[in-house]
Order: sequence, then structure tokens, then C-alpha cells
Amino acid sequence: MSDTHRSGFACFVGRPNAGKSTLTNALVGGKVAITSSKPQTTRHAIRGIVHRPDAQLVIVDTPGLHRPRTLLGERLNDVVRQTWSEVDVVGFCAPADQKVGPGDKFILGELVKVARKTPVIGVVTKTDLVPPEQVAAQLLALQEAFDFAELVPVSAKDGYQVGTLADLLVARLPEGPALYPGGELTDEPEAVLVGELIREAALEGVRDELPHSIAVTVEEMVPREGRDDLLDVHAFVFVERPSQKGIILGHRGERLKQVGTVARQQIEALLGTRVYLDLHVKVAKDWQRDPRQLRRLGF
Ligand SMILES: Nc1nc2c(ncn2[C@@H]2O[C@H](COP(=O)(O)OP(=O)(O)OP(=O)(O)O)[C@@H](O)[C@H]2O)c(=O)[nH]1
Repeated sequence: MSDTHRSGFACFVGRPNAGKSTLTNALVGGKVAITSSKPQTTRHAIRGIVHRPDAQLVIVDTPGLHRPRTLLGERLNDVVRQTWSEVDVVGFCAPADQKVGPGDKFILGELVKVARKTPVIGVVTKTDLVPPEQVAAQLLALQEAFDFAELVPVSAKDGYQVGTLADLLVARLPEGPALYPGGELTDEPEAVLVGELIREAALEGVRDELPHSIAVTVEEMVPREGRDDLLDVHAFVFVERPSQKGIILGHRGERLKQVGTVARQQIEALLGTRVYLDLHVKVAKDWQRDPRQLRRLGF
């Protein structure tokens, strides 16, 4: 391996349900995206970051491209084209189980202009759904439809060729140092992001019951003594009433355990290290109305 380090941006395009999000998650190795985060180098939301010793690949979000029926539609499409022209490489996704249709052709028609400047990689997604002949036929159909810089079949579900796709994308990035050293996504301190991931996991499935009643504080994030590959994270999940504590905990604490597992995986993906997550639920009575408590909770 050469010691060149590359860094840059990619985005995936394709019609709805083409498998873009799932593929992004497979590349990134978990859900990292903190949806509101906006990097300084681009105006677009980061969906995830692939960290490798030889590269950092930042996958950004694009709104969907529409057939413009209105002025607003046209404006939206301008935004999309703008994004395409700002990334280093574009991945066009087409699912293996659906014929290349008018929706694909429309997007490809728009991509022609981009492709003069930015390489477009054709990605046949969901290969696990069809026999190999059909994957081959889809590759052929794409080849006929567009002049792709590369073509690759992948399955995000079983991981088939996801690494190959990462290699192809990385090869198109300019040389440069990591844009987000240490996996940082925003200027926010890592503890805040970690708290957000825990809060999001804790709210999953109970948003209706506990709309605004959860706050998370991260008390401590320290490397485990004598280990440089394990981070101990201690955090509190605050609710307002004892009854809400029960909802978070679940039967015999099963739900909290699940929350911890989900949050831990996301924190590991965010920070690029293994994590031991210690979660405790506390009742902070009416914390939303108490300025002292609010301050303590970081509001
Ligand atoms: N079998 C299989 N299903 C997949 C694969 N990738 C995605 N899917 C499924 O296809 C559906 C759409 O996937 P998404 O990743 O949400 O597609 P998307 O392109 O991000 O969709 P939009 O957000 O609507 O643009 C989901 O039900 C996924 O579970 C895959 O590799 N194999």
C-alpha cells in the first residue's frame, strides 16, 4: 500500500428506494450521521464518514432529484446539481431487481453534465435479491445507458463488494489529510454528540409517550486503564417522572439494555474505538422548568 492519504466527498444518487441509505450505512459501518451537522467545507449534511488508514471519505446527503413541474421543483434540482458538482465522486445507484426505467434515465440525463468534471460510478445495488445472470444483465443495461467511470455490483445486506466500492470511491478522492480528524463531525464537543446518540436511541419507539421529557448528560468519557482501544462512557438519561423511568427501563431493564446496545454501536462508529457504555436512568423532576437543572443538563 502506498502512503498517500486521500480525503474528500462523495454522494449517492438514484431514485427512491434504490438502496442509497442502506449502502451508506454499510460503508460507514453503522449509523453515524448526526443529521443536523453541517461541515464547514460543504453546506451539505453529512450522512457518514468512512475512516481508513489511507483515506477519509465523507458521504454527503442530497435531496432527491425530481422531474421539475414547478419553479420550486426546478430550484430544488439546482440544489441537487450544485451538490453533485461539489463532491469528488458520485455514485449512481440502481437496484438489481428493477429494470432501468424512465426515473433512472432522467437522473442519468442530468448527470451527463456533471460527468464532464466529476467521475460517476455506477452501482448495482441489492444483488442478493436476484440470480447472478440478472446482476450481469443490469450491469450491461447501465453500461449502455451511461458512460460510467466504473461499474460495480454490491449488496449492502450481505456486505458483498461493499469494500470494493469503498476502494473505487477512495481512488477518486484528491490527496489530502483527514477533513475530520478523530472522527469529529461538527464543532460540537464529542460528549454532546455522544449524548445526542444516546438520546436518539432512548427515544426510539417511545417518542409519542415521551416527546420532550428526555435529557442525557455524559458524565465521563475516559480510556480504560491500560488499554488504548476501549473507552468507558458514563451517562445519565434523565426523565421527569418515575412513571417515565419505567418506560425507558422496560420490563426488567430489557429496553434500557437495548438502548445501550444501539447507542454503543453508534458511538463506536462515531469515535472509531470500542466503547463500554454505562447508562443510568434518573428522575429529575420537572427539569424542563428548572433553570438550575437545565444548566446542569447543558441547555
Ligand atoms: N435485500 C436487500 N435489500 C436492500 C439492500 N439495500 C437496501 N435494501 C432495502 O431497500 C429498501 C430501500 O433502501 P434505502 O436504503 O432506504 O433506499 P434509498 O435509496 O435510501 O431510499 P430513499 O431514501 O427513498 O431515496 C429498504 O427496504 C432496504 O432495506 C440490499 O442490499 N439488499
